[in-house]
Amino acid sequence: MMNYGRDPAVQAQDTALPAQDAAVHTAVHAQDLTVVRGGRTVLDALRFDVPRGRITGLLGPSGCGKSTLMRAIVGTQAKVTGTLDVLGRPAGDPRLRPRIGYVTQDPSVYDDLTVRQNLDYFAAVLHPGRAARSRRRESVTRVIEDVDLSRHADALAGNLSGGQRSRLSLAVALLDAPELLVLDEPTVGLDPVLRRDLWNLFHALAADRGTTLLVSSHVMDEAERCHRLLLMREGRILADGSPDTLRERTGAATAEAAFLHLVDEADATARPPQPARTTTEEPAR
Ligand SMILES: Nc1ncnc2c1ncn2[C@@H]1O[C@H](COP(=O)(O)OP(=O)(O)OP(=O)(O)O)[C@@H](O)[C@H]1O
Repeated sequence: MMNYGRDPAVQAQDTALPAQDAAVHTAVHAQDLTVVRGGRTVLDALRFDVPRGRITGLLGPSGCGKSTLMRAIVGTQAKVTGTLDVLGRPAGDPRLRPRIGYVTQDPSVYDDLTVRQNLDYFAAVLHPGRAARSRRRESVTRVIEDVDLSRHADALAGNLSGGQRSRLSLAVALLDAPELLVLDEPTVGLDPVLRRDLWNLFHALAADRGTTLLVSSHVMDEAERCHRLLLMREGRILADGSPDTLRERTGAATAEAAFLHLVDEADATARPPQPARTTTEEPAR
């Protein structure tokens, strides 16, 4: 169990804000955001906002561009055009580095170090020197508790289960108590209990520490756990709103059904109009 016991099924509230408050309350602002990879446009003129202190789910099928969008936000993606502001600065600004935590799909930890040694190492990279020693110790202890790895603190990372390794990776990202946490498919391969515990932790980070979370998933039932959703398909944003709003708009019972409804709607709009059937006259014999 994680340390946080909050119910993850907190139903989302729509977070629409007056325009004048938008800059203060917006963690990520994108306009005409386009990314080209290998000569292909994989993100096509996206426009969206991610509200601060909330959990925004980035959902869509495999290959729709979720990871590319996350890489653009954390500043590691090449060939990005358009506007992309993160925490009030252009994406990729070096001053954003300590303010953003990013966990990729592949846990990046050292197998031959223990959980604590991994965290000590990353903490030393972030805050080197003797003067920061007690600060490092405090943050390492805090994140080990956050991700519920206290009992495994002295285990080698190479001997952890898949779920424990992803939690260690998450702990590394939490070291600097980031304002924005970008998590690429953090629950893939986890059993239902661990998934629930992780979502509890996400909600606690948003509610208690005001952290903004952007969490990608292609599992639609996770949509219900987010305050706000960006539904993506083929490099575009199909819909943007709370799960309630999307369900109401489509008349669907679940976020998954709402997504499928929106896909059908988009396909119908994109389809070229069928030419009117004309009856050709029988040729004169
Ligand atoms: N180096 C590359 N060159 C060309 N196209 C690429 C490259 N890397 C990714 N793509 C394409 O970009 C698109 C978006 O990929 P991305 O990894 O962002 O999708 P995703 O939604 O995160 O997928 P998944 O859920 O499977 O991780 C895909 O169609 C992919 O084939």
